[in-house]
Amino acid sequence: MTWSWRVERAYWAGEWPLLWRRGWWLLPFLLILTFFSAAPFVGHVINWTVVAAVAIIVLRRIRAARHFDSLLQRRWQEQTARWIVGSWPSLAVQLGLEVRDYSGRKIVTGAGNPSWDGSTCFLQVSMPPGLAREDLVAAAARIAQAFNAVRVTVEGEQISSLALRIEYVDALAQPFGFPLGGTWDGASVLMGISDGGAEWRLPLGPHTLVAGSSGSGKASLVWGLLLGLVQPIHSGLIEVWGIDRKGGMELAMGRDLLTRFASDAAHSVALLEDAVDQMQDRARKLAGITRQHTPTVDSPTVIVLIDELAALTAYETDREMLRRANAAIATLASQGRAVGFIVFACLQDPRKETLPARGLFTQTVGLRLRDRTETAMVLGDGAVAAGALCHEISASTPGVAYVLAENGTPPQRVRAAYAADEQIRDAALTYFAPNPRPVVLPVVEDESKPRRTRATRRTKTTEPQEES
Ligand SMILES: Nc1ncnc2c1ncn2[C@@H]1O[C@H](COP(=O)(O)OP(=O)(O)OP(=O)(O)O)[C@@H](O)[C@H]1O
Repeated sequence: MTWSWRVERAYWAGEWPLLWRRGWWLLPFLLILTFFSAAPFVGHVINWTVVAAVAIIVLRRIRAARHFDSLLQRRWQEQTARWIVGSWPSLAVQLGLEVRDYSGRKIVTGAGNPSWDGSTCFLQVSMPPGLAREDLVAAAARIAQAFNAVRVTVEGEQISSLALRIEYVDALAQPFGFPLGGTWDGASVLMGISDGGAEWRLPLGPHTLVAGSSGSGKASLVWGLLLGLVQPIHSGLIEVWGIDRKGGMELAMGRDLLTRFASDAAHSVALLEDAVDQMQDRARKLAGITRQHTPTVDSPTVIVLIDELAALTAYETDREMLRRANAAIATLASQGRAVGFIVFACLQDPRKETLPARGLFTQTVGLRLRDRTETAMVLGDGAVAAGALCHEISASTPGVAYVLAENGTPPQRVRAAYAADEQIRDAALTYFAPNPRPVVLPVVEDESKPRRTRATRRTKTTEPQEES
């Protein structure tokens, strides 16, 4: 930290009360000595005491200069903790975090000693019987305002072990990127950082639904997934089949990372139905051998990546196409996981009408959404009650989201890394998919000929129309 008067003032503002607490007894001591100043040596004792006190003050200031940052932070933590603990009882009463016992006596929610992790304070709270975790969650925003914090969340599930997490600095406020080609652990993808500043890894396996309003950062989730998987994509252990119903605009930049690609409705549905066929084919082959597919180059994990899912499942004007898309997505999402077919889909409008198979997506990422109702549609009422407030995410922090894992753990607040265009182009150039294949449209059925089954229609192709 560079020196400034502001820093100096902050130092002395913390130093004087500390010196006073430790050295107040010196004043009466010196005062008493002055009564005996006529006695031999007493004058010397007074002088040397004053000199020693000044020397201590100066030496402490010199020593503090070596670790000014941590010293000032520690002082700030101590002052803030005292303030939090001191103002908690009246705040708890004002927020109604109290109950009355049978004799009419008030029992107020108590607070323990705060502990710190950087600029985040953890305050243990003990709630009296009759109050619930939800009461604390409901009061979190007002507690944050009362304590001048950027956010307050409730940690812990059991009423007996709840703590308030009071954040004074938002670890997710600043955008960041990741270097390309990080290590792939075979089970999850490094997507960004979580609230506490730790890595956020998205498990690969559950079908994932990403929902967010326009401009909320869905693209950073799409590219986070692709860039996090560049190694297995390039080695052929993972294939990504991309559908971009925004006319191919989004995925075009990293197209070479995709094994298959479709942008119009007909090719998108053909790609989905092909995925269903291959999934069922693989399921037949694995039946009786294993219950969980292990990816190999000959039998890779297939990720069906869909940007703007609603264009396929709701906005498509061809009703037959709509029906086929919904059927294929529901089949993939209900049967694909064990045989290595995973759906990762993004959409803006999370209503049930836009995605009938919403319940089959077991891992959900809620970016900024329009209102509480939308948040509840994406993450569920329980997650909203637990503090996942997608509708309160600021428009100035695209990529910030709440993730609901399939194992039922409380929603996690995260921010996705930002992938620059240059990085996406580099990735596509260096880590291209080794075995790209076009999407071939099934031949249009001639009504004059006898009808064939759907399976035959898909496999028999004459003069195929490709989208490669
Ligand atoms: N993780 C991120 N960190 C920082 N900035 C981001 C992040 N993600 C997106 N942005 C910024 O926000 C803008 C909008 O993001 P993005 O295009 O991903 O939104 P979107 O949800 O895909 O919107 P739409 O649905 O309208 O395409 C981007 O231009 C980018 O500058």
